[in-house]
Amino acid sequence: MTPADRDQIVFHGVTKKFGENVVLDDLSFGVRAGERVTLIGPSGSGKTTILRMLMTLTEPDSGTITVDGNHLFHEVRNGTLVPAGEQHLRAVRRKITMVFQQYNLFPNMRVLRNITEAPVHVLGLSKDEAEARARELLEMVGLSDKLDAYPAHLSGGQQQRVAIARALAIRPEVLLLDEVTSALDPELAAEVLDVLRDVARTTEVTMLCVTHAMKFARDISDRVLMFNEGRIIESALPAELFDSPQQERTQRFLHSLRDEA
Ligand SMILES: Nc1ncnc2c1ncn2[C@@H]1O[C@H](COP(=O)(O)OP(=O)(O)OP(=O)(O)O)[C@@H](O)[C@H]1O
Repeated sequence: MTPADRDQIVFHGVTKKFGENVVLDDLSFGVRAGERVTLIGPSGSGKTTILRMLMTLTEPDSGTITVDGNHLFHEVRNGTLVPAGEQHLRAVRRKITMVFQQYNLFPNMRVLRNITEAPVHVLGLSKDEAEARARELLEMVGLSDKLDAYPAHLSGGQQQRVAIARALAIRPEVLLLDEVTSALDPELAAEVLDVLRDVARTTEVTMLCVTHAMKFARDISDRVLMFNEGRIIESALPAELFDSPQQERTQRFLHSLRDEA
């Protein structure tokens, strides 16, 4: 799983403990620009922690994480790692965005404004430019008729589609998706996954996706990484990993998902 020089995202020797709980264990891997990578594995195996580190929401205890060669964390005195300075991170923050399980829309803003906030404040677009972009994105996620609605008046699936439009509004190079359909019933989840299939088909954004939606993972992924206890125990093309997993732990995990379904 050694990262290559050309990789856009590189984790090198990353370890993270919460108390005695080793969440990431000397983890190294890389993701190429434009690659779609799905992270699977049992609950607590460290998948969300990886995405949170890319957003500098969680610090590693040791190791390095780079995006296009920029270090996300640096060491302070006693060896502790903290997020690199804001100035240094600004370029990275414009490239990476995350969609969470719980949508996290601004409840007091209408849909259109939810989407235009970041382009205006992060990218410095004019209000008109940001609105034009937001309307395009709302069309892409099938919600052109909801631009004046408040989030509370939308279904969970519609809110999640707004969250995806909002994430894409900054024209990210990297899109992180953290169990974005886990809170939705199957029909609404399917609508959200269809939107993400479109995103995968029509853009070149790098996607790191934590999901239990295996058919979706099979459709969009270039590679699937199976995590267990903070390590990658198997990395393969989706057809290989799902149809003939090599590790007994992967087989057991995939069986448990089929039993759930
Ligand atoms: N802030 C925190 N404080 C203490 N423990 C934490 C914290 N954040 C995460 N953990 C623990 O770290 C472990 C890994 O969590 P993580 O969310 O990365 O796993 P995951 O593979 O994404 O699992 P899930 O599928 O349940 O989301 C879990 O045992 C979790 O309880």
